[in-house]
Amino acid sequence: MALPGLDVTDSIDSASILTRELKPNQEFRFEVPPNNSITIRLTAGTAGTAELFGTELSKGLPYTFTCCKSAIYTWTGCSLSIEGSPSVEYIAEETPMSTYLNLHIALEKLRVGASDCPPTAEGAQGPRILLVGPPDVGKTTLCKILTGYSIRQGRKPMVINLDTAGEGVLSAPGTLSAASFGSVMDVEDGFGSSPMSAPSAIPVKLPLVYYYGLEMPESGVKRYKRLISRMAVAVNSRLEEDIETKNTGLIIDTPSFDNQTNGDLISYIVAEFSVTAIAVLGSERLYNTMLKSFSSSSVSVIKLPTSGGCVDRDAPFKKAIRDATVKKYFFGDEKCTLSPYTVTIEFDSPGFALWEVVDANSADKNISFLPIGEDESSLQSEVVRKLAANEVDSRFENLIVAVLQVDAKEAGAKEVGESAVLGFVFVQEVDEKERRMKVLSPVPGRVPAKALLVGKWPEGMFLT
Ligand SMILES: Nc1ncnc2c1ncn2[C@@H]1O[C@H](COP(=O)(O)OP(=O)(O)OP(=O)(O)O)[C@@H](O)[C@H]1O
Repeated sequence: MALPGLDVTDSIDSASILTRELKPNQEFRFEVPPNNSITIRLTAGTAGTAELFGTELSKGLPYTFTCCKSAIYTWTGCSLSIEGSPSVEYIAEETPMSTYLNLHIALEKLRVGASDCPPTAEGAQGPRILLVGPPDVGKTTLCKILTGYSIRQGRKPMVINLDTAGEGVLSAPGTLSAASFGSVMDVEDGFGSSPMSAPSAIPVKLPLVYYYGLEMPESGVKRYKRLISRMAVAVNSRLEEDIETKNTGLIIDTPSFDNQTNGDLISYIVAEFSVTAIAVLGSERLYNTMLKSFSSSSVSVIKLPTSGGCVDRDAPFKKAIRDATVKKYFFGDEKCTLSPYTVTIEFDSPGFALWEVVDANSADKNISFLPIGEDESSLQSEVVRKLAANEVDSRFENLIVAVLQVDAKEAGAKEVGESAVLGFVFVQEVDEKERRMKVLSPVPGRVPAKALLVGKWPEGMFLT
């Protein structure tokens, strides 16, 4: 019996509810377009359990999904009720979940070994796994599964996202980020898009974020590598203070690497993060290349199957996900609505410095800019350049701008190019005549006098 008015099941039109009975080891796969949403419940009385990419569903709780291609897996068999109309839905019998679980168990054994070691001054180091493969083979999904399983075992993995093209981990698209996950993930949101400063059912995780501002690592290899090195140093020093995370180890998601030209970048990541294992998904060729490259080192290379549920997401769908992530950073979602502030930034104020990311592959490289390093080779490729006030025009409207940790006044190109991010603002309007711009800011008050960095990725978007 429910209190009058509080029985949520009253409001559900039972005609639009589908019920799906899953047998053990089956998976309910579904797709929901951006303009639609569905609600899924693990039926309250069902005996079994279910999980979404490694994170367990609570019985009877409604989970709402929009703009996603996803799956709910059960080891035990269960009953699901689905409210709304997914554009695609079916039950799959063949999944690679047992292999993924075995990988988790193997990692866990290394961790158990690690934490069983007599405590040392440094603490014992857990495994550091790098996930690589072509586009849309399930790298991010496996990263979520391994993270979810280790959290469920009471571990605290450090998740590192090096894929700047995707929707970002606890951050905006176009960023590299690292965060330690010591508490449960959000079923609907996965890793989540932002550490929101508002009440949240899930404990807030504070990531370390660098804004790269380009889609592909190839567009700015030199700066991409520098950011990786900066992040590796920051992560290692964080691990020294957080023995639990150090014992659990790293789970590293990468951009899509499917050919030989990325070999150098993979080796660089492996060296910087002291990776101990590489898992290759969906490419026999890349697997063999990795085997050869790391045959003489102590890095283990393993091949993993791709889930049949992995779907190619077309460009408009991926753009819709990126836009939704940025929108959520400023406006929150149904569970937690945020009200961003409109703030004016004067170009002539002493605390204003807007820098732009230069795409090494575009015509930008012909313009004069400030190199990050002193060496001549920096002049030939990707860096960041400081914009004069008269260069700030309407092309920056509808873009996100990173507010960096370095001060506007003191920072040179090197500091700006390698600085971590404090937060983001969104440019609503540039008034060239009045020499000012209006931005959306997640926090009230003036935008701090920090260097601002605008990139080319994510592309412009309309937030309302
Ligand atoms: N078992 C599954 N059932 C249904 N959808 C799935 C399944 N596994 C993955 N997906 C979906 O397939 C898409 C691609 O997966 P994912 O993002 O993990 O691939 P990726 O290799 O990381 O992609 P990218 O190349 O963008 O980095 C995602 O929308 C994901 O939610």
